[in-house]
Amino acid sequence: MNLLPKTISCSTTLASRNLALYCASSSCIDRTKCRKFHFSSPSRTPGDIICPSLVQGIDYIRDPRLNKGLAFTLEERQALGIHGLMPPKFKTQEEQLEVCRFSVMKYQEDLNKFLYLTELQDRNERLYFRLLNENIHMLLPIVYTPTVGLACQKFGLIFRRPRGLFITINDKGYIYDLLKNWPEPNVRAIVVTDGERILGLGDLGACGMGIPVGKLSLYTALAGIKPHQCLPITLDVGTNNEQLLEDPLYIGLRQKRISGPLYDEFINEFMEALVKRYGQNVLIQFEDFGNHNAFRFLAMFRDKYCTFNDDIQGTASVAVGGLLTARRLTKKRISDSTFLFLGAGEAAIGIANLTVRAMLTEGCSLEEARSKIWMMDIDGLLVKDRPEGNLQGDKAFYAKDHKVMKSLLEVVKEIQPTILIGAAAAAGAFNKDVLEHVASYCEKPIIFALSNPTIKAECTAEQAYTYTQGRCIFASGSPFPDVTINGRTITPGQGNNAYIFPGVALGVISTGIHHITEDLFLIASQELANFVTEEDLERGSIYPPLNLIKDCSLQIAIKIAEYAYEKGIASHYPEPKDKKKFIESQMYDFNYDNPLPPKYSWPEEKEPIKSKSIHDLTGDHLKKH
Ligand SMILES: O=C([O-])CC(=O)C(=O)O
Ligand SMILES: [Mg+2]
Repeated sequence: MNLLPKTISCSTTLASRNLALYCASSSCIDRTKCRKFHFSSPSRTPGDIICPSLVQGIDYIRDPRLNKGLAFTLEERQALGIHGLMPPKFKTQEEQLEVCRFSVMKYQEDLNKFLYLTELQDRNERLYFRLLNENIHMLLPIVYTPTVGLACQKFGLIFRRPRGLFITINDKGYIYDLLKNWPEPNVRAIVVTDGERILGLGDLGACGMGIPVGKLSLYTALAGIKPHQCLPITLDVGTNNEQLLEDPLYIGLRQKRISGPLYDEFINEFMEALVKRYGQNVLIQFEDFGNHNAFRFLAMFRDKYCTFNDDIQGTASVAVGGLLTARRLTKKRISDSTFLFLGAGEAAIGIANLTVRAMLTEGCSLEEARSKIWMMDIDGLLVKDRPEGNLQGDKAFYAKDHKVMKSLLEVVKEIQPTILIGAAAAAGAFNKDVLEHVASYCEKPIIFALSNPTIKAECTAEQAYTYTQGRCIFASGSPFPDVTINGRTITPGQGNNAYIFPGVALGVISTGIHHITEDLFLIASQELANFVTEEDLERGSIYPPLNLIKDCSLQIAIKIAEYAYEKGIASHYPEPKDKKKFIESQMYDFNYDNPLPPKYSWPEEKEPIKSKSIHDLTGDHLKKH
């Protein structure tokens, strides 16, 4: 049976029936005019649309941004010239989603689920993002921690299609040229890593690309930032991971890491090139850099570019959000607590600094606030005259006048912390003895095991609840299943920066904030805490359910926008009256687009003006010319 109506034989024939007349004629290569046409729809921004005249029919199937799979209607298939290029079945996006959910679930191994989703992203972008957006609870552990960690470790083996930009130290001097190879001109947000400290897994070199890709998937799925506005970047300056250097499957530069002035010149050129290519307001999120560089680059760039470090500031914000909420359970102020951090790196220092700010708002002095915070690193307790020295940067704020101590249990016995925060990738460090001891003097200890992925957590949820007789307030960076203890089922919260960075990015991008101040992260903590209901607390969680992250992101963005206009740090003017509407109008639509241009029609003339008859012309009008 020939389903093709006689009048339509190919896309150009259909195009000639409507407004695409201009756009879709094969000779039209004027993108500006085509854009103008598409902008007649108010929700469109440049880059949302691909001009139909520039796309061959088959590209609607091959290009993941355009592909709708079996959801192309008969009219669309005929008009686009793809009729017959797919089975004669028509599906709604909802039916497709059901198949996707079924397909993901049928895989036993998480890495296979990850590969299925990667392949879906490469095939049908809108379906992928809608699937994520509507199934966060099920899929976050796959596209994000813990599975993304495994995917990075196996990156060389599972690598199929590239995603994101790989810039190596050999490209120094040419970074701007290389950026021009990225096909999207309207990039608004970049997540960049140099792979030196991927989660708690250490130096994974160029295999760290899984992290920027995963983080930016959450930008879209959790905060509606449009995929074409997002650019994942890995800076490959070598790796010090011997195993990778010897691995025949390694896909990065086979050399030791560059450091020192050469690295700094490279990173400075990189930042300048980004701004030259995408403008001053492009948001640059630093992710999983080594400790030393993470702090250095944040200090170097925070007042010069639109940038933040997620491991320092995003993690701090989610942890402080949890602490604000925990006050409702402990009935104590944050400043009534004694903190012990295991780890004194990005997460620990970031959390400590933001906690101090939160304590200041409770009326504490700076000195008093810092005195409540104790820290241990690889050399033991941070004390003022430690033999190793090693108190660089903000670590010094938390070093105490105290004797040197090396053992966590001994420190716990000595200072009796009521809040234990693990951020040292020291799996199992919060052991039975430590947890039982904390529970012996504290009714409701707060235990955060924040290291990622799951295998690096300082303790499991089950261990935390078991050894504190179910009394502790627990959160972890990676997910743990429910725990039943004394007949009560507890759902542990996931204190992961995924609650924070998508919303902060949305607020920053939509209002054009140029520099990201610390206040924005405290606002995000507060908004996150406001989201937690009594039911959440009864379930044992100090965070809202994962499927509410998207609502939380929008709320964070709205509050950031309000703050930005109040403080005069927004650059998008005039100030929108309704901030929510304004932000929502910029967000991604997870539903399929109609690829066909709208039907072209002339406005009806209300009172047609009668023209003269041709016979009334005298010929005088010709003389004028
Ligand atoms: O990616 C995550 O799950 C959280 C994070 O930033 C890290 O652990 O480095
Ligand atoms: Mg990180």
